[in-house]
Amino acid sequence: MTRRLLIVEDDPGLQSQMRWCFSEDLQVSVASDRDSALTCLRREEPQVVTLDLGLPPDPGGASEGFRLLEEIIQLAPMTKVIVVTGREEKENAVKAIGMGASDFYQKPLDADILSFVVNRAFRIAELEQENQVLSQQRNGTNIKGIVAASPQMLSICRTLEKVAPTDVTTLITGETGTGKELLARALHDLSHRASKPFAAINCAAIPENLLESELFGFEKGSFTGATQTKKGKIESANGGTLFLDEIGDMPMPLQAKLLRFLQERVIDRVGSVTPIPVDVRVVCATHRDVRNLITEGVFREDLYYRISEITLDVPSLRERDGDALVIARSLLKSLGDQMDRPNLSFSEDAVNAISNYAWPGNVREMINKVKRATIMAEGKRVTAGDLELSCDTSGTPNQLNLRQVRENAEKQAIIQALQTCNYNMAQASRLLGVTRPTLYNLTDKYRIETSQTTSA
Ligand SMILES: Nc1ncnc2c1ncn2[C@@H]1O[C@H](COP(=O)(O)OP(=O)(O)OP(=O)(O)O)[C@@H](O)[C@H]1O
Repeated sequence: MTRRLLIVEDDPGLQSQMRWCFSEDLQVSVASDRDSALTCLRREEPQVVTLDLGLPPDPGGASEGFRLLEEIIQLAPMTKVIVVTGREEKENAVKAIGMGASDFYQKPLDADILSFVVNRAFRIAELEQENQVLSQQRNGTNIKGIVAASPQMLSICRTLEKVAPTDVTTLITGETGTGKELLARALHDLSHRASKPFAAINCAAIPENLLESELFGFEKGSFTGATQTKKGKIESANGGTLFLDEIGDMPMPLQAKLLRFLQERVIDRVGSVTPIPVDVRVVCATHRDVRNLITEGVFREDLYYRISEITLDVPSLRERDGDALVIARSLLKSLGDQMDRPNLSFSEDAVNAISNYAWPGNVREMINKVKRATIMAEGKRVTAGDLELSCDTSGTPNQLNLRQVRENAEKQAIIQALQTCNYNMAQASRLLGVTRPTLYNLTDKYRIETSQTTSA
């Protein structure tokens, strides 16, 4: 990476001395007032700035320098600012450090010391950048398969680690696709039952008349078609964990039978009156509000208390601070490896779009979108368009330069116009007030899809 230094100094003699000190190793730009310094900052994006506080129109004071320091820190917070002060201005140096300057240097100029201070600032800037990249990739939990960095999800993971070794019946609630089944498996994997079976059944997916025999098994001849005795899910989970997904959809008559099992820990196969003892840990999940179901009279209150000895309420992806991006990056890596498209990364508009989107289908929806983007991306950068997300940047604070603002706004307007016109290029170009060839050029430039594709 090119090391870029901006020298903000109004004295031409000092300017050339400093330029001479650094121009061999660094890409140096020089500004002699606040305005030109901000222009250079936006244009060059230097990692390090040396800032003489005494700038015109207040060369004898420090007001203009402080103003500029504040603006640099607001616009480019990762930039390391070294404040240059006169010998008698210790107070200003201290104030500048308090405002966020990374270091200070006192005149008169000593080339060796100044080089030392500037090189150190570059090193810190580089370390911080590496650290930022690493922390974006970091997974905050060691639970297999679960990617999480948000305090909300990390707290669920900590509870899960405490609950797993116990045998308490656990209810996991949360919107569809939030990872309820994944957490149920983690409860099993982290328990003393890990080497025994994990049997899962989706109570909503099986017709009511078959669910009983699926769960409890049946004896040969107990109904037409029962040509041989068969164990149910509960029995097949013996010694391990039984996962009852969508428990909120379990029909009332079966709820009574399940309650009896939870109380007595024995089952009767369909067509049999001989109770069979079964040792299983029960984990249930639902996306429904069970309390509402109880009020509506379709879920037994006594069963609810049995299954919810501990409840894990899994937050939706939009309620987790920062998880969307961490999970998306992890998915991009694993899906990219699987599909032989390694080293893909998200473009800036994709990062914004991922963070701003509400993810109604949670992680499952994200898997679909990232899978699609992995296939569609041209080159190594995955854009918001590849993910079929619009890049709304209206809330993005402190845009660095006009290029960034203009490109983001342009992309967003084009995606919106295309969606509004159902991907009819002639209509979209009229809506945007440009010719069709111009629209094609722009969609090429920003790699925006020009036809509607369904998610993979
Ligand atoms: N935190 C996470 N990290 C990585 N993958 C996740 C995470 N949460 C969910 N997933 C993945 O998302 C998909 C959906 O998760 P899962 O089936 O556990 O959701 P669910 O809440 O049980 O959904 P439903 O209510 O629709 O059954 C799975 O492929 C799962 O592996």
